[in-house]
Amino acid sequence: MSEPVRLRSLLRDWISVVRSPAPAYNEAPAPSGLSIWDPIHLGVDEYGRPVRVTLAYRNALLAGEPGAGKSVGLNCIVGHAALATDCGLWLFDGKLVELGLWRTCAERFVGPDLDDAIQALGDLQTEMDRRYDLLDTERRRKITPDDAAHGVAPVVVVLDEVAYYSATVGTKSQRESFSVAVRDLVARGRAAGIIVVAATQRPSSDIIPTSLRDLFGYRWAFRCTTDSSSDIVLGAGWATRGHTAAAIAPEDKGVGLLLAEGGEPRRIKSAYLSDEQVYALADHAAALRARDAA
Ligand SMILES: Nc1ncnc2c1ncn2[C@@H]1O[C@H](COP(=O)(O)OP(=O)(O)OP(=O)(O)O)[C@@H](O)[C@H]1O
Repeated sequence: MSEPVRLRSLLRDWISVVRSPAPAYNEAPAPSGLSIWDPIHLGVDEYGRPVRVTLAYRNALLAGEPGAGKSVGLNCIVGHAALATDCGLWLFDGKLVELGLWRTCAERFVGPDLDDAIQALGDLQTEMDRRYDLLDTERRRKITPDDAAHGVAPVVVVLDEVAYYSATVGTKSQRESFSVAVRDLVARGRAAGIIVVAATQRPSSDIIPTSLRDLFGYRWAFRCTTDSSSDIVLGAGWATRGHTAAAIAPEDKGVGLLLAEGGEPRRIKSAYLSDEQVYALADHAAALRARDAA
């Protein structure tokens, strides 16, 4: 298209937008503006460039020593997922106070009760199997944004302090049931639209065994105490290649190494949301979700 014609057509489009009456709030709800299929803003890299990742068909692991900035990083993901009304949000928080701020946006919120957590994971497994049956019947491999029209939307499952459920409370057999269910969801959930985001302040091999860690497409290592705990999060060998979260200074809160499938770890600083901002976003997201559900 030649330049004057392109400009004329842009102007025409613009005028038609300006002239069209503004939709009344209750008649034509505007979309929230965010979608779980869109990239999620996590923060900035060392050059100040924005770092964004697409969570659909992926899982994410966040780990680092206490106070390193995991919860702040997690809030970036949960905030996007909450505002994206085209996904379900299931939150697991043994401490209640981390993800509790987002409770009003959650389709399901699980607190410290391990039996509740196991039950909720079981329900997710049932939903996952139902979706695979559906895909099998329709000879398809994975769910897509079009499935929303049939009520099949991605579900973002956030587990904050996964070690609380898998290694701290309950009996050995309960903890085992929890871990087996998490592994199953992380291993099989992606194509069915079940996205697992797990966080832990215990980057050790009993909490993040290699076979589980390798199933996470995104690994975000906040400051760790040793090279080996950094490698447990990112993968063996990264520390010797110069990528270790043990090199992050203790005062560099919110800084972590992000490994995205197939790449090299990048040093990034997460975006920061204060508690007041989280509450404001959570209220807004809850209102959008309630409006969409009505
Ligand atoms: N991106 C950031 N920018 C500025 N400050 C940050 C950032 N991330 C974290 N902090 C600071 O570090 C503190 C600890 O962060 P956060 O609560 O996320 O740590 P954590 O790793 O989740 O700790 P814990 O494992 O004990 O829950 C925050 O209260 C905040 O003051």
